[in-house]
Amino acid sequence: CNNATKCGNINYLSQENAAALDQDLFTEYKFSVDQLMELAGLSVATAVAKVYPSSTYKSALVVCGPGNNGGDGLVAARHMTLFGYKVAIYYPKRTPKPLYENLLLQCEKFGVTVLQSLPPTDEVKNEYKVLVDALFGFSFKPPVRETLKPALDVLIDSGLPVCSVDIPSGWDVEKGPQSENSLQPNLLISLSAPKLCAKPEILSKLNCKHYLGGRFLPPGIIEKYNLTLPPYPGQDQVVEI
Ligand SMILES: NC(=O)C1=CN([C@@H]2O[C@H](COP(=O)(O)OP(=O)(O)OC[C@H]3O[C@@H](n4cnc5c(N)ncnc54)[C@H](O)[C@@H]3O)[C@@H](O)[C@H]2O)[C@@H](O)CC1
Ligand SMILES: [K+]
Repeated sequence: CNNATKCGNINYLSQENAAALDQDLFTEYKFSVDQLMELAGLSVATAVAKVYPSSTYKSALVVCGPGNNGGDGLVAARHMTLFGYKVAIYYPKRTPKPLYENLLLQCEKFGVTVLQSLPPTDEVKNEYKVLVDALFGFSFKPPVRETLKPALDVLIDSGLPVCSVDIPSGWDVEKGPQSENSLQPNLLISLSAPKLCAKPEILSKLNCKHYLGGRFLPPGIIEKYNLTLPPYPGQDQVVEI
């Protein structure tokens, strides 16, 4: 059997290996963060547009966190404007680094609305058709700190479709949702390789669609981490798992 998707033999990264793989890309392969973030964010926007097309889901809110997951969200927001969405971002905890400052400026220049405060959940529900969860990725350690809890709560409570970037925010990266009140995304876009919380037995209970994106892994990394991943069709940036 040589089709990883059909044969169900995709393998899943631990939190430790996800971080180690990330480090290898920067130190051994000399990628810059911006390079990979651009591809990651583009694949997020692509998967969102496939599942929730802008013709129907016209306005989107992207909730961005303080780390690289939030950076992926800023890139995705920019690409989503090019895909026809009216996009707003909520980015409550900003890390003062040129990487994020430049991505935010680019968002503004592409017409993304930057919300200064979080609207009440009812207003979010009326204003937007789809949410992108770029709050926390594979470096998240529970429990969520108080300052970012409102941002997570709107993703949990709005009732709108939620597309999670790499990890559904608030989940244990390996064990998945830890309570009944955890976020229940409708779409997960795993980046580079899925982590343990994205196993089918966890996602199928939530009826969550699953795409893989971040098509940038060198063959040496696939070999080192013994990864079996589904083949991307043609030149596509994402593949449904
Ligand atoms: N290797 C890869 O495949 C790539 C990964 N990228 C993205 O990078 C992400 C990982 O980024 P980072 O390592 O910067 O980390 P994250 O973005 O996962 O989160 C780290 C931030 O969240 C905060 N945080 C952690 N736990 C918290 C808690 N309990 N309450 C409140 N705040 C908390 C930390 O203080 C830190 O600011 C991935 O999930 C992915 O989205 C992409 O940008 C590029 C390539
Ligand atoms: K996320």
